[in-house]
Amino acid sequence: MSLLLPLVEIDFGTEVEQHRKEDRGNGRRRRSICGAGVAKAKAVTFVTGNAKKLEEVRAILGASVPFQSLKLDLPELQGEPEDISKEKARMAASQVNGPVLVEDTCLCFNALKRLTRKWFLEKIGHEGLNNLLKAYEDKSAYAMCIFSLALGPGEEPITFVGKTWGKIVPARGPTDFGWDPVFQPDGFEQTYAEMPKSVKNQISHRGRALALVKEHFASANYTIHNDGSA
Ligand SMILES: O=c1nc[nH]c2c1ncn2[C@H]1C[C@H](O)[C@@H](COP(=O)(O)OP(=O)(O)OP(=O)(O)O)O1
Ligand SMILES: [Mg+2]
Repeated sequence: MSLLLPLVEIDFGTEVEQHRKEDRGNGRRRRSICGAGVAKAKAVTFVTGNAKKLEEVRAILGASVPFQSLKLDLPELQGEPEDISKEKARMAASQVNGPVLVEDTCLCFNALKRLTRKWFLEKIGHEGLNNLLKAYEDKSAYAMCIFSLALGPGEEPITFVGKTWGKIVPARGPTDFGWDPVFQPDGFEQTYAEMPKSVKNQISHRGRALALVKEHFASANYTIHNDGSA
């Protein structure tokens, strides 16, 4: 895999779902990547285990950044958000053996000193997130998304941060994506979950971070050649 200038031979808007399969045949561990179009993959691979994230990334990036997606559950690391995102990119780049884009998202509560930990939503749900702030007047929070681009294994990831400020409210709206029902962005009467996707994508932490990713790709003029190693 190599990255060359100037921009030629790029598959804009390629949205190839790759599924990495691991199986053990004859006692030997074998890895294969299958899926339509993989052989001519020439794009950055967006790695995530979250289908809703992928849906938004697709809608926001459109054809502006050539990417394909790979569903891979990377380990849930703990630590500072930027470090987590970079480490995810390093792990993804070595697994994909090519250029990758990953992101890590968190919801930070000001009253709790911007504490961010991964398991709150899963363990205590929307009501629990509200209860965490019961003792505090300050219900303000921000949603933060940190994308990391690693151009290949061993390459230092570049990060792109997007933040959207708002407050934590009792859940309103569809419950199909994380903490969307309890986050009401500043300047809006609706929670993320209640607003049309197109509005969320315009103002969201993810939309803001991806605007920086788009700018980066526009100015970097990458051409991504795949030598078949991925
Ligand atoms: O826009 C969002 N609106 C509401 N909730 C969201 C959003 N974006 C992420 N989330 C949730 C998913 C997970 O509970 C946590 C972030 O964890 P995070 O590790 O970044 O996501 P994940 O494990 O689902 O996917 P990935 O494979 O990309 O790591 O916040
Ligand atoms: Mg994760």
